[in-house]
Amino acid sequence: MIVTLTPNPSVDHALVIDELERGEVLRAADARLDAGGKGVNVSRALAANGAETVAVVPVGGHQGHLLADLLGATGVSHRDVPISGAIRMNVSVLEPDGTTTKLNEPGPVLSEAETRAMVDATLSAAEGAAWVAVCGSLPPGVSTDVYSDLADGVRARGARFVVDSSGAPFLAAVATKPNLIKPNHEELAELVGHDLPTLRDVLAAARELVTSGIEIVAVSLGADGALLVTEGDAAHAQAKVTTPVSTVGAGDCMLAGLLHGLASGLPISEALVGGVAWGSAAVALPGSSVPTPDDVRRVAPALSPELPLSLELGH
Ligand SMILES: Nc1ncnc2c1ncn2[C@@H]1O[C@H](COP(=O)(O)OP(=O)(O)O)[C@@H](O)[C@H]1O
Ligand SMILES: O=P(O)(O)OC[C@H]1O[C@](O)(COP(=O)(O)O)[C@@H](O)[C@@H]1O
Repeated sequence: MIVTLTPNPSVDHALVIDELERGEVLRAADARLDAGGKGVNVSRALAANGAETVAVVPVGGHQGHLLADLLGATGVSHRDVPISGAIRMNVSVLEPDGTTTKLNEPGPVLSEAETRAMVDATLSAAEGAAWVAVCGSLPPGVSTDVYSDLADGVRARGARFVVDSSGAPFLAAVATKPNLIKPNHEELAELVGHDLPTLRDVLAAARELVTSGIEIVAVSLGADGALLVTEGDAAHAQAKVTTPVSTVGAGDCMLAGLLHGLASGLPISEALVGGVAWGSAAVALPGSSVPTPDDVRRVAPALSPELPLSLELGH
């Protein structure tokens, strides 16, 4: 069982347009709503692939009702923590060449009592779980101290602690030495404080984090696939997507596939290949859609026989 906590969930509103032009009236050719936020997406992807998961979410306002409805429609089991503010709606703008522009709201202010209730709900769901993944930004009012409460509580219940975030909250979370972190290329550069132009640089940065006490560092690298590093191992995998449609949620689906593989006892390189398959399959789908097993079967992920260390990233 994999538990997710999304401290700052959203309803994701994806708009398909021809070309993004500042200051113009742009007519969307298509639009869709999905339950969103990083942990929510991880749980949606797991549920779509038959894996046991529970999503813990603070819920408030009209968008909160909509989120609960959307989650209910996808069959994801969720524990709602009532809050007085309204959760956010995040907009993504999708262009035909696959370019995705994301506009994320800050989210509602959570009181201390609401934050405590969110931690308690997560720790109660963590009883008997294999992994607990805390994913995405923190809403205003939530101190980064929340990560040490969660890390201690999750470990006391015998589960493994996963974090995926960005900026200052991610730095604070990394200080608790999670069992697994999933930065993307930019987030890893933020964590180590310098640019990482090649896979060799990414490997060195991931090794630095492993040496500091994090068991598994999984770095998602967009079209360049993903690199997974542990104390004794490093693996890279990639899958080509001929027509990218939306990258929203791709990182979350990659993390879901990876955790599913690890929870099923796969060796890390095979779990990585699964993660890349789920992430790349998500890129071929609209909005924040998560892939089904059929979608995953359509991509052909490959484990690199040797690490392509000179690969220049993002080209
Ligand atoms: N253009 C793409 N082509 C193929 N796979 C992609 C592409 N963009 C993302 N992916 C897949 O999705 C995963 C997550 O993407 P990434 O953009 O790194 O994450 P995030 O959404 O966290 O920024 C990658 O590891 C890769 O497997
Ligand atoms: O919490 P944050 O960092 O604002 O991100 C939330 C947004 O990220 C998403 O979880 C998508 O994440 P990724 O594209 O990084 O996988 C959206 O569903 C959501 O709107």
